[in-house]
Amino acid sequence: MSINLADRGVVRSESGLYVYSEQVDSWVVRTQKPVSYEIRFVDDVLDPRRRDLVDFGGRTDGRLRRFVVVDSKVDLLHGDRIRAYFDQHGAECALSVVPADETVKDFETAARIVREIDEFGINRRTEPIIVFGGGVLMDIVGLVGSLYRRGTPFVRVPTTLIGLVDAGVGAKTGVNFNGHKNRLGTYFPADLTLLDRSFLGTVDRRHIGNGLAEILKIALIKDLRLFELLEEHGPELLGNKFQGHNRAGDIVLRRAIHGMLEELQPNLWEATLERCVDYGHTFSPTVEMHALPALLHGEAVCVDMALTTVMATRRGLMTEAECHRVFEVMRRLELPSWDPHLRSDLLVKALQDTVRHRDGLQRLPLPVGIGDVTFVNDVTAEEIAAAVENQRVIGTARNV
Ligand SMILES: NC(=O)c1ccc[n+]([C@@H]2O[C@H](COP(=O)([O-])OP(=O)(O)OC[C@H]3O[C@@H](n4cnc5c(N)ncnc54)[C@H](O)[C@@H]3O)[C@@H](O)[C@H]2O)c1
Ligand SMILES: O=C(CO)[C@@H](O)[C@H](O)[C@H](O)[C@H](O)COP(=O)(O)O
Ligand SMILES: [Zn+2]
Repeated sequence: MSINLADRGVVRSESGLYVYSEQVDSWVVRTQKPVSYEIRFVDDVLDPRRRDLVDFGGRTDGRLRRFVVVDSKVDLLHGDRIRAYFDQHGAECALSVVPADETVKDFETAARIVREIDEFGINRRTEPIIVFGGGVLMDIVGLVGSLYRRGTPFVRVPTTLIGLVDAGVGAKTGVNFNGHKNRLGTYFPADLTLLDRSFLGTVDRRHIGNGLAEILKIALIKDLRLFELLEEHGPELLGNKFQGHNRAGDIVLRRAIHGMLEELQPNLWEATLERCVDYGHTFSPTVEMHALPALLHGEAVCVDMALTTVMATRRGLMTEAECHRVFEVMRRLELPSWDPHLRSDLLVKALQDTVRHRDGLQRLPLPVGIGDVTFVNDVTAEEIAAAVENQRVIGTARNV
């Protein structure tokens, strides 16, 4: 039976806590934290006339100090301009150059960055960490930011397509651990993300395709128009890498980011585990780690989307014609729709791990037609085996 403290004359103060009373032996703390972060398109963020990168944060005794983490490939290609930019703005910089790909997305890499931050020393509120890199490095540095002194602001400059449309716009950070994808991570958005598509000019064709897979994800579950744009302009975007005067590229980027943020904003901490942006991420985390380094992240997502497209078709949620349209776009984006790692025993294990990740239910997003989604909880090992066999036949024929 609960005791009504008010009946005993115990009252709450303005803050909501009970005023001191010897009759109170339990305290409930309730508070709220407003969260806002900005994602801003900029043309040529390293143009010395631009101040976006140095205006965020503050100065210490008049000195502008920044710890900057740079992907080693980005350093080779753009490092001189990055150094020149901070020099021209009179910033005292420590540049940490980190080789970053999925195989080193781990806690050791995060710890190495922390050691270097300690050596340089940063003020915890006014000297944000800046990261230039793809999804891997942004996820690692985000984790570092969230852990360093329990939270140090950071600024992201994504340099890959996945970075621009996905890893750079959300709140998730993480590293792989114990053989599992993103097993350790936090929700900690960068205060500012600067989207400069000129970095994509040096990304190789396969990694552009990799990013197009995450754009295709958004198209399939919520944006038919985006799908049509990929049908029409996909191969051209693979070739021109979103460079130059590029109306189709511009619209594709904007729709992909907008669609992602529409889903993330109301559910930033993933209170709801039925997330349509998890489409393509049910079987792929296990497949990606199992295949490492053969499949890139977006490629693993793509074979997961191909499998679930077949499942949706077998359930009558999509027509055969729609299914073939999806496989055709994957082919035109030079993405795999089948991979030999897709063995049904591995897929069943993958689903079991995802069920834990989704707190006991499959909550599997399946496409409905093209551009809509539903969630199911009744997928069986038999259904997976039958669907993957269909996928192998369609996918092998199309991959050649
Ligand atoms: N946090 C999130 O919400 C979220 C969302 C999607 C993906 N991710 C994560 O992102 C990762 C994949 O990201 P990615 O595809 O960007 O991989 P990545 O960071 O490994 O980058 C891909 C490759 O491109 C190189 N590179 C980076 N920028 C370049 C440039 N401008 N020119 C030439 N080469 C360049 C990198 O060195 C790397 O070899 C995965 O680990 C995935 O889990 C996170
Ligand atoms: O949630 C986002 C971005 O914040 C998705 O777009 C992104 O693809 C995520 O990486 C997947 O949903 C996978 O999430 P998780 O398994 O790491 O929790
Ligand atoms: Zn992803």
